[in-house]
Amino acid sequence: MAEESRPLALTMGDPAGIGPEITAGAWRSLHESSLRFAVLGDAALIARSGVPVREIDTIGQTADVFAHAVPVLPIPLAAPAIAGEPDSRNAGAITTSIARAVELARNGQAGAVVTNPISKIVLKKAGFAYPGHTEYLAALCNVPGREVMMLACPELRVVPITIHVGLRRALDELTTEGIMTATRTTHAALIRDFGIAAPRIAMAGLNPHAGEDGSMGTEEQTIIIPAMKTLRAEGMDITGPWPPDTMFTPPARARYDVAMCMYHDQALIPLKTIDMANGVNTTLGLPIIRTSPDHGTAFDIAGRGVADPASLVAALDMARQMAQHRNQT
Ligand SMILES: NC(=O)c1ccc[n+]([C@@H]2O[C@H](COP(=O)([O-])OP(=O)(O)OC[C@H]3O[C@@H](n4cnc5c(N)ncnc54)[C@H](O)[C@@H]3O)[C@@H](O)[C@H]2O)c1
Ligand SMILES: N[C@H](C(=O)O)[C@H](O)COP(=O)(O)O
Repeated sequence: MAEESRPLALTMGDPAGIGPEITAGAWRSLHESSLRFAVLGDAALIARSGVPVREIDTIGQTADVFAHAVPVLPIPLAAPAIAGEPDSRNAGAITTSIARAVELARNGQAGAVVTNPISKIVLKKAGFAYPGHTEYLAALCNVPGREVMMLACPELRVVPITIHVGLRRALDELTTEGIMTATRTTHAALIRDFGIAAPRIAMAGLNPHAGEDGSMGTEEQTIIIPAMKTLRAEGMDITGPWPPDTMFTPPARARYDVAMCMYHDQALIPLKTIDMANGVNTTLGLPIIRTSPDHGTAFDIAGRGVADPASLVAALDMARQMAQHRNQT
């Protein structure tokens, strides 16, 4: 079966967050469309949002069920899920859901993995060894260190070259080699999974005014520009390093397909400010396709029925589009 017509495997996320209700909302939006997903999680929890739910034995049953009910491959919780009150006893169910979804995508039964939000600190307290999905997925796919995080909305794509590390450590971890590796992975994925024949890449500077010729920091000259020279020699269309404060204005954004950023918030602040509702997080560099909403568990509003499912719908839609592009190449 072609990748794009296989059902998507949707993980449960933290059961005390907004995952269950946005899953129900996404099903309401999509159940009459041709996109189909199965949830790896707790059926009763999703049913609390007033949608019909049916447990299935194999993901292959998704197509028969999806128009009438949310198909669920059951994963039992260890503790009752109370909205807004995360419980580390459920960490095993949360990570099992992710691992099984990856297995389904790797063995070709699912077209892609779409993840509901997890709380990093809840999992860490239970001994989980990874800072987030991104790093865990790379480990599950046996490509640790090759993962690249990209967030996208209709107006912008951004890649943070250093990911889930504190700012001081991010500066220490920023290397010419790291910039080149992340940019090569991004370039290849934009061609293969997004259908952009010749990606235009904008490289952010690190310092104010992109260092202004070394007067406000020298990392542009010592780390970033050497990477750009090598990547240009490989044939990539790369501009920069751009002053980070002006490279996200509308006219600047029109000149590139992706902004390579030096640290997490340099990338994610503009993306989430411009369009948090429709932003999607995707992991590049994996053998499988993975997307996610751009927001987190939102424990502050969980269970109130006010969570917007738009970002999850966008993530499901992007996963399917990526599968379509991948199938054509
Ligand atoms: N993909 C992921 O798994 C992912 C992504 C980001 C954050 N997180 C985790 O989520 C937890 C909470 O993080 P945070 O508070 O920084 O960010 P958050 O995105 O959960 O919440 C930020 C604000 O946005 C609101 N919000 C988020 N999603 C919403 C939605 N769909 N509809 C309406 N309002 C929404 C929240 O109520 C909150 O006020 C953290 O533990 C973090 O690790 C996970
Ligand atoms: N860094 C992401 C964000 O702030 O939106 C988020 O934590 C998701 O990371 P994972 O997909 O690796 O869990």
